[in-house]
Amino acid sequence: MKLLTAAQIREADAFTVQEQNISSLDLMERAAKAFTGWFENKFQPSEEAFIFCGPGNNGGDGLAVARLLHERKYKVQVFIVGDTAKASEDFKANMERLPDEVQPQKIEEEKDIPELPLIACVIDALFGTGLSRPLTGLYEELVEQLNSSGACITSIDMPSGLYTDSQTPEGSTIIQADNTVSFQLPKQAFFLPQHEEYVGEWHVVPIGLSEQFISGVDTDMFFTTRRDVQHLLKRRRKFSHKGNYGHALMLCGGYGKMGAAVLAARACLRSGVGLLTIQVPSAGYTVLQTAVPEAMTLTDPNRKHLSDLPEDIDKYDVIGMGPGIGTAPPTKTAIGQLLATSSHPLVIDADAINIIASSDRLKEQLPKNKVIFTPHPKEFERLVGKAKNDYERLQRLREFCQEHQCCVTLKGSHTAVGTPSGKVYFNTTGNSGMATGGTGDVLTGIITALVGQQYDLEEACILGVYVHGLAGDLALRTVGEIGMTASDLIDHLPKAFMCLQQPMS
Ligand SMILES: NC(=O)C1=CN([C@@H]2O[C@H](COP(=O)(O)OP(=O)(O)OC[C@H]3O[C@@H](n4cnc5c(N)ncnc54)[C@H](O)[C@@H]3O)[C@@H](O)[C@H]2O)[C@@H](O)CC1
Ligand SMILES: Nc1ncnc2c1ncn2[C@@H]1O[C@H](COP(=O)(O)OP(=O)(O)O)[C@@H](O)[C@H]1O
Ligand SMILES: [K+]
Repeated sequence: MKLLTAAQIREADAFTVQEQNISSLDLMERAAKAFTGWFENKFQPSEEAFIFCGPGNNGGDGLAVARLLHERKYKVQVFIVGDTAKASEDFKANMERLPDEVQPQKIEEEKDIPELPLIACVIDALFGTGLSRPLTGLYEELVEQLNSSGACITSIDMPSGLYTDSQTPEGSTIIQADNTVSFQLPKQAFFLPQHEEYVGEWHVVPIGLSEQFISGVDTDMFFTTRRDVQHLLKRRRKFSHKGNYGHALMLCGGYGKMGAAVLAARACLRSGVGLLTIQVPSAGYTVLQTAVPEAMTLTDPNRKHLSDLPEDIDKYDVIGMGPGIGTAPPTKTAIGQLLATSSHPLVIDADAINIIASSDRLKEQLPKNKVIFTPHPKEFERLVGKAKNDYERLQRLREFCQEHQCCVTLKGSHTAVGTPSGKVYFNTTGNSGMATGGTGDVLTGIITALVGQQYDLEEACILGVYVHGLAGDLALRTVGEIGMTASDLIDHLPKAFMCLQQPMS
């Protein structure tokens, strides 16, 4: 699904109003109803809602929500900040529509900011996607007071003060929402770790924006939903055999880190690969043969670390490498040799990334349109350098992918998949139970298996990252966040693939 910029959202509004022959006030009413529906599911009418409205359409939404909640027997108090004479037309129309019982109070100076009860329910309707500069003056003061009040804050569309699709200037005051309820589509800002404390949990409510506009609009930012990945899944043919699903080679493991090889290998096998050969340092032979009997095990001449490549390397369809391998000089040489000679698609993780990151020569040798990197943020930083903020990091992601014509899965809560054409796909599955050692090795195994099955690199990343997170979400139901391990993800991979095979209702 596409992520739109604030400017594109404005265009979508205008297009929708034309196409559906409705007024912008009708669209605001839809938005307010959609928000109110979400709110009713979350909060009881016994909770008094304190609604803070700015002078634009976000404030207009706040006023409409106040009316709708009042009709549904919620107690509401409305506060208006800003010059209402200059307010948007739809704001003014919603002021007119307020019932007598809901009379807004104006906040014109600091002393007008209300003292909130200890556990207050606040609706933030100060600014949405129209925010064009940092909050100052009374807005800033109000937001600071709301943030320190301990209130449970729900933001309409955007946390006020946060820019929708670009870096908010450093030091700006921004609402720290517990929940953000956004219209039609999530906003780019929601996917960046630096915004966690502002956005809180985000939710999307549909408001019937024009499908035609959204499908035609040009963007290079996407978020991945089940609908997007489900059609990617390849069917297994009745008369197929193991030779049809790829032979993967994995170069993983080191002394004390054979577990990484086991996890990657198991995940690879649980992701549909036809055959798996894994090469480990010789100390790992018994471990691998015992823990992963389905895989064929080759041993490196070195006992403790990777130092050599298999002889008949050409026969494999994909090579996955990195988990647990370390950065010993012979390992660096072997990786260099592989890059120089191999024509395989390569899935490069962990220390294999670190080895390449440390050498400009190796970076130059990267074959085009053959490589997937799966770094966590630290490994990514080693590869491309330090970024000042998450937007700069995303920019580096695109540039790196374009320069090297490769795919990168920049891992995190919303893993960002960068593609050779400079597109970015944010993942929407997964949970913080997955923040534990070895879950990245599992992802390497999954993506390696998918590339082995002839998914193209971009599809393998998008699908692999999605199914990895889905396995985590399924594991969450049985083991919870705290007790979750990487092995739990592997155990839930079959179910995750099965979920994707079921038609959506
Ligand atoms: N399709 C949608 O997403 C819909 C959006 N609607 C609402 O409309 C909002 C966007 O409304 P607007 O474009 O009117 O924008 P906002 O309500 O976000 O605010 C813009 C107004 O505030 C001013 N302003 C911007 N930054 C300021 C600052 N730092 N200090 C003081 N004033 C500032 C602007 O000059 C403008 O007058 C959305 O976020 C959403 O809540 C709905 O009403 C209808 C449908
Ligand atoms: N808070 C989180 N929410 C969702 N997914 C997460 C979270 N934390 C980590 N993950 C996922 O877990 C994996 C961790 O990978 P990585 O850091 O490489 O671990 P390791 O090297 O120990 O295997 C990544 O796929 C990442 O997206
Ligand atoms: K808001």
